[in-house]
Amino acid sequence: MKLKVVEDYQAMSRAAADLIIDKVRMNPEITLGLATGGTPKGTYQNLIKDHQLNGTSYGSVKTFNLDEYIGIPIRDPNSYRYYMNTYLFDHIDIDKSNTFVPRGNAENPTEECVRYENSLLVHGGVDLQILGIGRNGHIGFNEPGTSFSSKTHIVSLAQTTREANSRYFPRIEDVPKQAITMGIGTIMKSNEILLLISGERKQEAVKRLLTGEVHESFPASILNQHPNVTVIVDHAASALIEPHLFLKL
Ligand SMILES: N[C@@H]1[C@@H](O)[C@H](O)[C@@H](COP(=O)(O)O)O[C@@H]1O
Repeated sequence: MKLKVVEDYQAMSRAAADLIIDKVRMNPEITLGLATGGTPKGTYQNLIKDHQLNGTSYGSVKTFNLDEYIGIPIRDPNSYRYYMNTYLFDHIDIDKSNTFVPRGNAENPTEECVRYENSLLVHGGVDLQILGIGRNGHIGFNEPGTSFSSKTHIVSLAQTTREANSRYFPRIEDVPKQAITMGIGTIMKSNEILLLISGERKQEAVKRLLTGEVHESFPASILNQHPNVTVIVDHAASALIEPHLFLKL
């Protein structure tokens, strides 16, 4: 695991965007795995800025998103499809038919999971996966206890995750109870992973990720066994880590 510690959210977002832009320029047909949540918004803003100023093209890029709520219409501002269109796709030259998000409103969500996993395989898998992390170590919507070998599946969201995400909904009761997420096994198949972590709220998660054991009770811990992971973390999130521990990585 490569660890890059940066000053703050802005610096994390710039460093992440620079890495993604480099990869897209090197391989214009790259398949990106994308995440939602508050963490990658600044990164997406930087990608848009670079596209407008420097013309980096996404014309042949494909994207697969990690997850989507079940039961929320695509046009609902809380759907992850809406998020992706609003914060990235509508502002770059990507062909929307090359952007894939699990269909949370599919008539048969179980079949949708199989279809999504297959579609990812057919397209050759993810080259670079962007990840955020939940305070309980969830990646995508893989909550603690999820099998490390899981494929795309339906999850029941932990109450803590629903509470964390309730800031985007009028009331906590409006936060969906289920979602479709790529599995941990699916995520681990990506050639390369970029994990972004910012803010004081994530301090415990960073500590457990870097110093704890690899165990299904903390899903992100498996990333320690992936051969090509870069973690960009800001000072606020890394405050509980002793500097000498960084050297071990
Ligand atoms: N499904 C998403 C995850 O993909 C995201 O990484 C995480 C952290 O969110 P945030 O970046 O807002 O802290 O929570 C959500 O539940």
